[in-house]
Amino acid sequence: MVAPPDNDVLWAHALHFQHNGSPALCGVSVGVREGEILAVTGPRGSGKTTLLQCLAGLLPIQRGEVWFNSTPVHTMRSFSRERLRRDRFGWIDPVPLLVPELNVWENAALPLMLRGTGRRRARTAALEWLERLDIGGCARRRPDELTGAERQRLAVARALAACPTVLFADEPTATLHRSEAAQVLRTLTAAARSHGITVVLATLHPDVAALADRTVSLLDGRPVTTVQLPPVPEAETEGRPACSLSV
Ligand SMILES: Nc1ncnc2c1ncn2[C@@H]1O[C@H](COP(=O)(O)OP(=O)(O)OP(=O)(O)O)[C@@H](O)[C@H]1O
Repeated sequence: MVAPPDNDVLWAHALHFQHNGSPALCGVSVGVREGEILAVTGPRGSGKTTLLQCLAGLLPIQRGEVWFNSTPVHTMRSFSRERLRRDRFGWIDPVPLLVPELNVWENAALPLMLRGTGRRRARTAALEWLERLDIGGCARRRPDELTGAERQRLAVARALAACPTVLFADEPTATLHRSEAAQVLRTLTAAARSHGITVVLATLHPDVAALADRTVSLLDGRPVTTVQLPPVPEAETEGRPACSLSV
């Protein structure tokens, strides 16, 4: 067993994961520093979601290690992983899973109430975040009365209202129009920075990854280092295609 570095809030070493025998992660090691926004990029099927699910304790670790601060997640039983997720982690899906029987503020307050926060305090926190996400006016509606964009804003408000230590966002704006996506991402990253929330953000898009402090790229379940070659003087580039080198 290798000791995790002190300054990483989340640390994975030599992670391997197979879905029904089909490899999704093949020896991924990654560290996430406290308060950092880390983007995980890569084409479809490269293992982004599987990596986030392993780091968040949603999937049991098959091989390798995941540490949250000094706690080994890879040796935890499912009950302990559930408690860790409830108390310390937040999760945003590409298409939000909402409780249809609860109204908007109740959905946003749910993670806090599951942790034992009183209804009144949870409601105050939920309403505050719904306002910041510009959907305060929808607080008493049911999720099926919202547009897709409003539902995604609600999912972001719900994740932030619980003030998680680490927020996992799996393509959180995949279903939104470009301008809508940009606004939601700005709110998400600004809120994370102002509250010291560590974010692990999976995305296909380089412009989304550009909002992060650092990027890890995956290809076929393996980390890829992209080395940008230094610019070549214009006179020397005629007839030569621009290139980067992946190793
Ligand atoms: N539940 C599952 N059962 C079987 N195979 C799966 C399952 N989930 C993912 N996979 C496979 O594991 C590999 C990695 O998938 P994963 O969803 O982690 O990649 P991704 O980069 O997040 O892709 P996308 O951008 O499409 O969400 C892919 O080959 C995928 O088909």
